[in-house]
Amino acid sequence: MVLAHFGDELAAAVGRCRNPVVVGLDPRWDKLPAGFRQDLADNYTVRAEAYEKFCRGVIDVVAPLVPAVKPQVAFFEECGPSGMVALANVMNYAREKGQLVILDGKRNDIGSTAEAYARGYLGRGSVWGADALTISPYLGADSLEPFVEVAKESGAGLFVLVKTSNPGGGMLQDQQIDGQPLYRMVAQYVAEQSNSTLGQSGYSSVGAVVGATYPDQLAELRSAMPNSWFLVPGYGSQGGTAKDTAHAFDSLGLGAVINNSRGIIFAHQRPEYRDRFGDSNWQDAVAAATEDMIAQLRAETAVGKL
Ligand SMILES: O=C(O)c1cc(=O)[nH]c(=O)n1[C@@H]1O[C@H](COP(=O)(O)O)[C@@H](O)[C@H]1O
Repeated sequence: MVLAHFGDELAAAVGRCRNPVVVGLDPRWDKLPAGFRQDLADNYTVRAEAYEKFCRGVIDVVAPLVPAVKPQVAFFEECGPSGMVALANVMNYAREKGQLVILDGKRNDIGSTAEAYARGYLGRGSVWGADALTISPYLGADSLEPFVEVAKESGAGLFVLVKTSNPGGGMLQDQQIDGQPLYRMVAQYVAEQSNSTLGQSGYSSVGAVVGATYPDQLAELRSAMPNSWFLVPGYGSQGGTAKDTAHAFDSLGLGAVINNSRGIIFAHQRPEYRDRFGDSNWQDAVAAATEDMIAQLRAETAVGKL
């Protein structure tokens, strides 16, 4: 399948699933259910194989429930070459199961190098085949343009880091320049690019990352980028709640997808699920945590209107 337009595909997938949950695939060795871990923690080929098996198991559970998964490249990259093979296999598996794949690589570089990243990652016709990719704006417009061009050609999507969820992000992002914070300048760039990639859903293929840990900025940025999809991380483990995400959505419950990584994939270790499921029923814990997150978003936000 070739993506026609990421913004429209995401709108269709969110509408079909009636929820905007993105399950983050962030495998960590020390958190895997006991059955996946052997004595060979220092063997990165063994780790990579375990990560692939575990992520396939997560996808089996969440594919019927949610529109997208977001593999975090770092955890696979940490395992070296076999980790990258595992990542490719996980991405293929998710697509086979009908999921949109948002690859979290936070890439960028000077324009000519950025183009290589863009051609490598973006679109189902590319070698990695990501439906969308997270990118950093801090090398400036000439570094972002190749991504936008390849996204247009391939039908893929982008999520530009605008206001990140981490506590230290403000050091740069909140700096005042000409009377406005730097993140507003990035938002303005995203809004402009959105206008040139608008789909029939009213949403574009150039989106923004805005953390659930900054609800006031979510509201402010929703108005600043009315046609851009938001990828909202920071839910759960980083303290963001369903209520905190409410302003990320439009009145119909579209416009934002909410990521949860550890809180879902390692739900078997969370106090509220540990006793009910434990390590051996970890997939049931993944299902319960996903369903609970969907219910919370439907109760506290416009997602209930989907
Ligand atoms: O681009 C991201 O996804 C991202 C941006 C951001 O501002 N904050 C953030 O946490 N993330 C990613 O989202 C995921 C959050 O993981 P959890 O805190 O376990 O849900 C990690 O993969 C982070 O790398």
